[in-house]
Amino acid sequence: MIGILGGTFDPIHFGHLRPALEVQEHLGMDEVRFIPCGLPPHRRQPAVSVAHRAAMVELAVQGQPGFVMDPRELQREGPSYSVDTLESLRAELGQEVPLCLMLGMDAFAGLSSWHRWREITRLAHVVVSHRPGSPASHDLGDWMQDHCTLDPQDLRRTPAGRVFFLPVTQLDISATAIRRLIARGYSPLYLTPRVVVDYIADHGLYGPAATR
Ligand SMILES: Nc1ncnc2c1ncn2[C@@H]1O[C@H](COP(=O)(O)OP(=O)(O)OP(=O)(O)O)[C@@H](O)[C@H]1O
Ligand SMILES: O=C(O)c1ccc[n+]([C@@H]2O[C@H](COP(=O)([O-])O)[C@@H](O)[C@H]2O)c1
Repeated sequence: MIGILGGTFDPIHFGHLRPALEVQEHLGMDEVRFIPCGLPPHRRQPAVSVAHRAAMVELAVQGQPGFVMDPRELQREGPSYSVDTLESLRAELGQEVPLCLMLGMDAFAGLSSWHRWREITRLAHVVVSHRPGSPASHDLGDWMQDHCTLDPQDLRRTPAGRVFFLPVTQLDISATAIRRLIARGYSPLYLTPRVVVDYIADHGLYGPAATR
């Protein structure tokens, strides 16, 4: 079973990494692929280039068994739609392996507005984690009734199509807050790994003089 965590990662932080580890361990995933979004479809442009964001993800996951930075959205033209990413993963990995798209509750709440969203749920399961401050509701109504499962084993029985909610440690960390801290001259240490803090400072990202 493979987990997929797409994100703008501007920058990656412990609010991405810790829930990803908890989901991986709880569900027994062989791999978690962190996929930096090339051109985000539903938000303003990132503050730094996809090359920098991918480099920070690569550093953050280095040495963690099963954690991989997947660069497939880096070169793609146009908006980075998740349905295209999942189709390309299916082409690479085959039809049988269970794929789990990992989403925070804030991202899940907007799923019905995503490009070809119903196809997304035919290509992968969706594993949802709560996130501090994110909405507790969604507008998926009857569709959720039909697809939601409480049994994690269901995610192994089929390659795609189920929705599973998993409680994780609640870390009130966002990339927005990190960017603001740095812009005001404060250190983002302990919100993100030290290798990421150093990369930001070495490359002068998010502010004139990032503090380590
Ligand atoms: N603190 C967190 N706890 C749980 N999930 C999170 C957390 N931060 C981000 N996520 C999830 O990780 C994915 C990618 O998030 P993203 O890269 O946009 O980070 P972000 O901190 O929300 O960034 P920004 O503040 O720039 O919007 C989304 O599914 C999001 O819900
Ligand atoms: O495919 C879509 O229409 C779509 C719309 C909104 C978000 N996404 C994906 O959801 C992931 C998290 O997005 P974000 O904005 O929270 O970083 C990231 O991989 C985005 O590409 C995808």
